[in-house]
Amino acid sequence: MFCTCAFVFVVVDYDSTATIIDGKSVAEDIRFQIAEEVRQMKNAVGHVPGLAVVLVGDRRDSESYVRYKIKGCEEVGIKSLLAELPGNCTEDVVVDSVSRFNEDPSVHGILVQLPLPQHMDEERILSAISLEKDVDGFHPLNVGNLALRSRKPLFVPCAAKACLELLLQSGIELMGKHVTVIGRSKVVGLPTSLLLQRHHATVSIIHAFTTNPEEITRQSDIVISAAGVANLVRGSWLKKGAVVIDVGTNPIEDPTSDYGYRLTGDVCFEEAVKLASAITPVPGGVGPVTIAMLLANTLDSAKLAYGLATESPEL
Ligand SMILES: NC(=O)C1=CN([C@@H]2O[C@H](COP(=O)(O)OP(=O)(O)OC[C@H]3O[C@@H](n4cnc5c(N)ncnc54)[C@H](OP(=O)(O)O)[C@@H]3O)[C@@H](O)[C@H]2O)C=CC1
Ligand SMILES: Nc1nc(=O)c2c([nH]1)NC[C@@H]1CN(c3ccc(C(=O)N[C@@H](CCC(=O)O)C(=O)O)cc3)C=[N+]21
Repeated sequence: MFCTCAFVFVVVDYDSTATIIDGKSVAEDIRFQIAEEVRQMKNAVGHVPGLAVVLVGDRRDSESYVRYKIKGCEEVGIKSLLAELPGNCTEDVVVDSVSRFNEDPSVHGILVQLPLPQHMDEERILSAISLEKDVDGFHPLNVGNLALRSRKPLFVPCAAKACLELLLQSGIELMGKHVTVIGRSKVVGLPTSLLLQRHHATVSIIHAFTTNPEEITRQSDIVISAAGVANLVRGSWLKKGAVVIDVGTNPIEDPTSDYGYRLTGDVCFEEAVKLASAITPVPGGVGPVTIAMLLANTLDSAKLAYGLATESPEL
């Protein structure tokens, strides 16, 4: 008898056994499920969810993120509306645009793309979004309810949900684990740290004033970086076997790329992959799942509006 087993030696670039967490495929699965639920909603109530995006100014990065969001909507059958306003318009014009979407019953989610031009009061504009349509989860009441254990927010910010989804889908235990979040913004760092605590992780937060951040990350089972600083997290910052979630999406000059720049994360991937047990790449990690979570929040909002759900989903 001959054994037909073949020994295949695969040459890999990295001296690593790290699992590369595939955000694109996680996002695709989520979109598939959302598309099915949107079809069911259409059959049940004759309506689909609607997402309105307010884009002020002409930053190229913001324009491309907004394009991804609209494309995501198209893929799952969510209606999208876009208000494009010039960067030199007044704050009142932006608030008026938000108010019109607040009153439009076909709109279930409103997103004001950040950053806004410098002369605008971000808090005033974001507070104008009605709580029931705050699919970004930036409204103070949604943030406060996320922070309080006895309460539940209507919406959790999409990037924070994406980080949790990637960890949970990768089978990574959170209870009692030491997780370090780098960054404390309302978009990523703060909501991620709050959501992790709801999953009973022990959370350290690093920000721009933290001294010796690498001493904290080296003790961490999981490191989530959302600083917006390319290659901030070096291999020497990580303990062997750590899980690394890289939220950073930083454009760096690259004359060989079509656009003259390419995207890189906060984590020095080539170094981290040698130590990590699992790691997200940039691009193709957290980003696509963040967009999928925006679609999920919009669907959840529409379900509440049409009486197909009575409360927001469990966190
Ligand atoms: N992939 C995705 O889905 C998403 C990616 N992003 C990306 O994530 C990154 C962060 O975004 P966002 O939170 O909006 O950015 P912000 O600039 O609002 O916040 C950055 C945070 O990082 C901290 N920070 C900055 N520099 C350092 C440093 N050297 N060491 C430690 N902490 C530091 C800041 O500290 P302090 O508070 O002290 O100033 C701040 O809390 C960006 O690259 C952004 O493009 C954002 C959203 C979604
Ligand atoms: N109101 C508001 N809500 C936000 O959630 C918000 C915002 N403003 N302003 C900017 C940041 C940034 N952000 C990203 C979302 C997806 C990708 C994403 O899909 N990234 C792809 C990159 C694809 C590419 O360009 O090649 C990836 O990482 O694979 C990136 C960044 C949301 N943000």
